[in-house]
Amino acid sequence: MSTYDEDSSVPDILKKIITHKTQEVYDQRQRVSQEDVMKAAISASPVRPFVAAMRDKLANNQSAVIAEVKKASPSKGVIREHFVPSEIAKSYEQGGAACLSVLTDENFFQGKTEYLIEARAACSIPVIRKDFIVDKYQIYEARAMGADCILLIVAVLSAESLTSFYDLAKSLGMDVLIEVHDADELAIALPIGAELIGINNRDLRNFDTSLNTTIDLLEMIPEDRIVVTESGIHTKEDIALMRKHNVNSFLVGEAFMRADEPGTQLRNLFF
Ligand SMILES: O=C(O)c1ccccc1NCC(=O)[C@H](O)[C@H](O)COP(=O)(O)O
Repeated sequence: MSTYDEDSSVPDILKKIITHKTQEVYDQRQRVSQEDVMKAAISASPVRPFVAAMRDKLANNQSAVIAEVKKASPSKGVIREHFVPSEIAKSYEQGGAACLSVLTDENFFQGKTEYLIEARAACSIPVIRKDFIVDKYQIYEARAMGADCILLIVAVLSAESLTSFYDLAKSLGMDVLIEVHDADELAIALPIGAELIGINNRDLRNFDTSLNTTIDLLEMIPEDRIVVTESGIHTKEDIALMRKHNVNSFLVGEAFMRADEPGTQLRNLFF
């Protein structure tokens, strides 16, 4: 058993996901060498600037919404039966999304690499690869599939890995959303220097969401960072509460995915 398995501060669902992901990456490395993935990353389509798209919205006094393309999740099971990533991406862009988030994890979220490729091809806004990154290989893979940004989760990475993964993503031209759940994780995330700090409102021990998670951490975050509140945003009241605390960047999945027309729901809630 590794130190990580014994670490009781890491929720069981994350341990399960990371154990599975580590094996997946090992298997994938046998199929496609890192050298070939690096070559594909270097010849991928040009990066769409993710942070700049967020800043543009904020500069116009609008919410910067990262709209999630997500079929299912561990907490909610299947969220959307009629799941056509290209249609969803177009709808989100028309609804005013700054950026997209596309789940590529297959085992726990029913995502796919192809979903990111299809969604990105159907719109002109930047896309984050939403997955559980445990290995540099996945960062090259992200760029190779067209991702403009990656997610790094502090709860599952050492400070050393976070820094080197962040540097690698930036060297490939991508932006990075660093995700935290509490003050200890935030203290690790801030020195890395990422412009985007995601605060996940979902407690992964019981899947409850509380927007106080975001509110409680705000005073620790310098003003030059963009705080993205993630998970559990469902109503205009939720959005108003965040805005009252000067948080105007959001990552939203379920509230859009359950609507017939996700982009219309985005526009109705945010604009
Ligand atoms: O959502 C889950 O069940 C989950 C479980 C384990 C790790 C991560 C998980 N969620 C990922 C996310 O960050 C959400 O998809 C994202 O913040 C959007 O949340 P929501 O608007 O509540 O769908």
